[in-house]
Amino acid sequence: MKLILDTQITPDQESGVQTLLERDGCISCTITDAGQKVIGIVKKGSRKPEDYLGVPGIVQVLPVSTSHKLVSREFKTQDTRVAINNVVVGGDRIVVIAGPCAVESLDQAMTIAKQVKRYGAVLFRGGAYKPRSSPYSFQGLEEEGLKILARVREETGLGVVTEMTSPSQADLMEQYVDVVQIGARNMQNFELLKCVGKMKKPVVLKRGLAATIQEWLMSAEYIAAGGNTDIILCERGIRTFEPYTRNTLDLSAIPVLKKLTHLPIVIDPSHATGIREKVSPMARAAVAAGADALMIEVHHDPDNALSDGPQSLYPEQFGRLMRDIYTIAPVVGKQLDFDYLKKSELIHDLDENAVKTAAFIGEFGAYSHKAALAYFGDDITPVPMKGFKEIFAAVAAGRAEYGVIPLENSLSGSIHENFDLLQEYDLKIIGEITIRIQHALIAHKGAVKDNIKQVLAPPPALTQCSNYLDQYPWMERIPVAATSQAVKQVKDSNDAGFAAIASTMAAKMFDMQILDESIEDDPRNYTRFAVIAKEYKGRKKVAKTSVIFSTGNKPGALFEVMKIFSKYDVNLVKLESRPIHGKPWEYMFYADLEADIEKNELAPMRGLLEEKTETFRVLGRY
Ligand SMILES: O=C(O)C(=O)C[C@]1(C(=O)O)C=C[C@@H](O)C=C1
Repeated sequence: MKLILDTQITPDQESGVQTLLERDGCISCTITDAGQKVIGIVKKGSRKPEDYLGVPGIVQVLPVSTSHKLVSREFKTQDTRVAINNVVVGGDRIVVIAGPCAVESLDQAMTIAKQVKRYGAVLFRGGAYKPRSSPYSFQGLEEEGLKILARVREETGLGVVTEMTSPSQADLMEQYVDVVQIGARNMQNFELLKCVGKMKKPVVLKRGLAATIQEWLMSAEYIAAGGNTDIILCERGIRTFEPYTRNTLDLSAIPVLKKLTHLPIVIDPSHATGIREKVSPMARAAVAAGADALMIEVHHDPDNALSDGPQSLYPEQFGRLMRDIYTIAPVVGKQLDFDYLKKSELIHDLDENAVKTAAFIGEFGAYSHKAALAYFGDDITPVPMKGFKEIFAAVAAGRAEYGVIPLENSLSGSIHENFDLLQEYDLKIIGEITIRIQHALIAHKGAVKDNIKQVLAPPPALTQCSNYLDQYPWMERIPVAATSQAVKQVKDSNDAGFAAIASTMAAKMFDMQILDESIEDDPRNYTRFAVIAKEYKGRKKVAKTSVIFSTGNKPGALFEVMKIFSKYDVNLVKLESRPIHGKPWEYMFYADLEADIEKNELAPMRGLLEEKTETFRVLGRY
C-alpha cells in the first residue's frame, strides 16, 4: 500500500502521519515520485487501508500488489537515477563501465583505465575480491586492490566499481570505492544484502546464475528495505542448456524489468557470453533493447590476464564498440556522450552561485528539452522559453548559462531563424547534439481522428509529418512555436477537435491521449541542436568549427573562399546562406568545418579567409 500526501501538507501534519504509522506498527519509507510525496508501507499495521483516508495530509491510498514493494514500479512510477559522483545511471545518457575482470597491479589498472576513459567509459570496474569457481585460481589483491582502485580514481577521475563478497569488507569499501557490486553467486546472500542496504554507496546487484526475475527483485528489495535505494540491476546471463556461450544473456529481462521496477539496468555481456567475439554484438543489442548502462571487460593484454582474459575486449575493440553504441543510442532516444566527464566537471567547477540553466524553446516535454537533458544530463536545470530570440537574449544577459537551439533537421531542413540569431548575437556555439525525433498525434482523452479540425505544431514538425497529415485533409495545420506548447494549448482548450504533434513524452507529461505514434514521414528523422553560451569554458578536443562570413556581391567571390578550404584540405559539412538585414540580395554564409580553426597549421588559412571575405567570425569550436 502507498499513501499519497497532499502537496500542501504542513510539517505538523506530516509528522502526525509518521507518528500514526509508528503507533500502528507499520514499517514505511518516504519518497518523492512525480513531484508528490509518497509513503510506501512495506509492513502493514493494524489499520485498514481505507482508514488512512480521513487522516489530515493524506489524499490517496493506493495498493501495491507486487511482492517487491519499494523497488516496484507501482510504488514509484518515475525512473530512479543513481548518481555516482558526476555520473548518473538511469537518465538519457548511456553509461559505460569498463575495466579488467581483476585488478592485477597498479600499472595494469592504470593503463586500462586511461585507455577506456579515452574511448568514453565513465566508470572503471575491477575486482579486488574475486569469488572464483576454483580455490586455486587467482583470488584477487584484496585490500591492496582497493587501494589501487582509489589511486585510479584519483588520477583518472573515473568512479570505481568493485565486488564486495563479505559484510566484513564494508568499511574498506566505504573508504576506497564508489560503487559496490554484489556478484551473481551472492545474489541471495541475505546477510550481505542487508549489509549493503545500510551502506552509503550505490549497489550493482547482479542476477544470480539461475535466479528468476522475481527472486532478483526480492534481493533488491532487501537492499532497499535497509534504506539504500541506489540500486542498479545487472543482467549477466543465466544458466541454460546452451553450451556455445558461457551463459545465456537474457535481454528480455530489460523490457520485463522496465515494467516491474523503477531501478536502472546495466548489462554485462562479458560474463554472459564468456567469449570476446560475442561481447560487442550483445552489447549493441542491449542498448537497442533499452539498457541504461553497460559493463564491459577490457584488458590491454588479455592473453596474460589473471582472470577472464578470453572474454576481455582489446582496448581498440572497445573503442569500436563505443562508436557503434554512439550511433545506436539515439535510435532508442538515448545518448552516448564522449564528453560526459568533461562536461560534468566543468559544470560542477562553476561557482556555486553561477546560473546553471539551459534555456530551450517550448514547454517541458519539447524535443529541445530532451536535447538539453541528453547533452547535460542532470547537471543543469532546463528552463522553458517562449521563442528562440528569448533564448539568445537570456544567454546574452547571463540569465541562462546555456541555450539549446535546433539548427537543422534531416527531413525539414534548416531552422533559419536560429542562423539569423547566431548572426545577430555575439554568442558562441560550444557543443552540438543530434537526437531522433519521433512524433505522435496527441489529443484529449476520447478524441477521434475524424473529428480533429486543427493540428497544432511548429513548422518543422508539420513538414516532418506532411505525408501523414495528407491522409486527413480535414485537419487544418496551425503553426505554433514548439511541440510541447502545442500540447499545452490543446490541453488548455478543452476541445476534442484540436490535436498536437509532439513526443510521447510530452503526451505523458500533459496526461493526454496518443491517437497515433511514429507519424513522421521517415523514421530517419534527426534534429541537430547547437548549445550556445557567452564564452567557451574549459578545454576540449575540437572536432568542428562553425563560422559565418560575407563575401560581397562579385563574380567568383564564394568560389575564392571555397578554394581556401580546399587548399588546406578542410572538409565542409554544412554551408547555408542567409540574407543580410538591410542589404537586399547580399548574403551571409554559415559554414561548419571539420577542423579546429585555431590549430597552428591552419593559421595561414584563417589569414587568407579574413583577407578574402568582407566579414568573418568564428561562431564556435566544439
Ligand atoms: O518543438 C519542439 O519540441 C522543439 O524542440 C523545436 C523543434 C524545431 O523547431 O525544430 C525541434 C525538433 C523537431 O525538429 C521539431 C521541433
